[in-house]
Amino acid sequence: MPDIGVTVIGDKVDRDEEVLTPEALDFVAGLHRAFAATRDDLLRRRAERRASGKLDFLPETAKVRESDWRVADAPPALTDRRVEITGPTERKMAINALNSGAKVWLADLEDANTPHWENVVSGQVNLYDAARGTIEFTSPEGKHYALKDDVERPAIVVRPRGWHLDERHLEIDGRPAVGALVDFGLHFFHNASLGKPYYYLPKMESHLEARLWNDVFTAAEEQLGVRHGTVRATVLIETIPAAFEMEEILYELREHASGLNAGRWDYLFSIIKYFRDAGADFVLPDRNSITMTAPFMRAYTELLVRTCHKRGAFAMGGMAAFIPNRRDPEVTERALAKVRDDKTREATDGFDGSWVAHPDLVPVCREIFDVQFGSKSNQLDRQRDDVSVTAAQLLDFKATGGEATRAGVESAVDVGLRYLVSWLSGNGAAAIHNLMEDAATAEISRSQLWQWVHNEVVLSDGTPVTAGLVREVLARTKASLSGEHVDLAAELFEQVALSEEFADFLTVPAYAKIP
Ligand SMILES: CC(=O)SCCNC(=O)CCNC(=O)[C@H](O)C(C)(C)COP(=O)(O)OP(=O)(O)OC[C@H]1O[C@@H](n2cnc3c(N)ncnc32)[C@H](O)[C@@H]1OP(=O)(O)O
Ligand SMILES: O=CC(=O)O
Ligand SMILES: [Mg+2]
Repeated sequence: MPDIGVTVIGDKVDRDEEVLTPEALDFVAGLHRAFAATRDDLLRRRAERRASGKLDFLPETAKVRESDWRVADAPPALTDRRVEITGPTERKMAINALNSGAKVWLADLEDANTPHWENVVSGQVNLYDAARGTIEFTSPEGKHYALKDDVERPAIVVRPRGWHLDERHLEIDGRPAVGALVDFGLHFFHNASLGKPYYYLPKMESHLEARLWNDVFTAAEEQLGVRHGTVRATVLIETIPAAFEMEEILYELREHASGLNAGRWDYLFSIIKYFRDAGADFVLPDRNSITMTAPFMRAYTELLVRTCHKRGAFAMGGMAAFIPNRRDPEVTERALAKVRDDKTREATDGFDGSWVAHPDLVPVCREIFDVQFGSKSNQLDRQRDDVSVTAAQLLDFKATGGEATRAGVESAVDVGLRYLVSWLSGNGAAAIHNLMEDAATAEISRSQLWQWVHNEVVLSDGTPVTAGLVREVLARTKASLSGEHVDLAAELFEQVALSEEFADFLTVPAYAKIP
């Protein structure tokens, strides 16, 4: 292979020669060379903005909010998004997702995926086969999996990693590649010619980050001779700064935009992170006590629907964490009831569809949106002019109610530690106590503890939350677990929950520890 300045550091992965071709690597390198410096600059700006202490709708973009424009019309494959199943790109789950009856499969290279090199590369292999309808798999027990002919095939929408993560197994001109550009670039290079390069964009904090994605899409389309606007992106509004720039984010991406999604778990994490040392008014109670009906969460989702429909974009609902258990009817009943409530609220509020974490939840979500839509495929025409949301409402965390409790501390440690054990073993999505846990939910657990310790929160039973208390619970929890990753997981958990300097993302120090 000629020297193109790209070095693959990672170990050999089965069929890697099919996706890590010289042409594909050269394409990724081109994107990296063109856009990595802007990415670095935008990450620096995140910290500067937080340090400035200002968080409000931007005066300099008032014209964008006030003027008349719409995003491009939806392509046929994305006009009906009433139920979307999310999940990692692991081969068996990919097939199960494609057979689930959902309208969209969010193929997750982000929070449901540990970016082990093996997962990164095999995810691309699986996406390649999935896009061509040739994906098959035989489990170690001998069960054969293939795509069913009698089930409508969902559109595949790929979620690359966020801007903050590097891919150290691929070096470009001697530095680690931008993870998001590796995920997007490899996928686009191999699959764009099939006509449906669709993406979910996570964890953005500003419209300038959306502009960067838009520039990446335009460059990628130009380079491969793909018609401008073929890429379609749905942006997760899941950080508190982005909630103030929904219109601007859609505007930047308008020729490539499909919609916005209310990513509730990262949103909570972002609020805790952003206001972690801002004092008592910003301390959130136990994770389980903050529901989507909390006033600040309602303000956020209502604003999202209003913004989307004003601009002709899809408003996508989020993930209820309750998952069914085929071996436990009671757990399944509870999950179905919780999901039903959640999806009913979203459908009534005007969302155009929503997420489920498990195939057994597809029917309940579909049924609720079927009733809401009648003969239509979405409710884009439903304007929410009745909604008017202020900055103060988005930031009113006091009115939430709920308490910080002993059970909350125990659960944050337990879930965070168990999740890290799973993540380190290569499984980025885990069912823990019948709830779906992924990187975003684990981030809530550890940042919540950090916030409580640093704001000297006193629990409902009168116990002050101290680093000592968290360490004591951690030691006890660790002793109750076994397996090869427990020690490392506990070390990482202590670091991201307690260290003086707050780690922006737990996956950054954790990534340094994996193959
Ligand atoms: C906050 C956010 O970012 S949300 C988005 C990111 N998170 C996710 O995508 C989580 C997706 N969900 C999952 O990964 C899984 O549902 C879990 C880990 C929560 C639970 O998985 P399991 O413990 O395997 O569930 P369970 O044993 O009930 O699975 C039954 C079957 O459904 C399949 N299945 C479960 N969830 C999914 C899914 N999301 N996609 C495809 N197939 C699935 C399993 O592979 C299994 O198949 P099999 O019978 O052929 O072996
Ligand atoms: O990505 C989704 C979220 O809730 O976070
Ligand atoms: Mg998220």
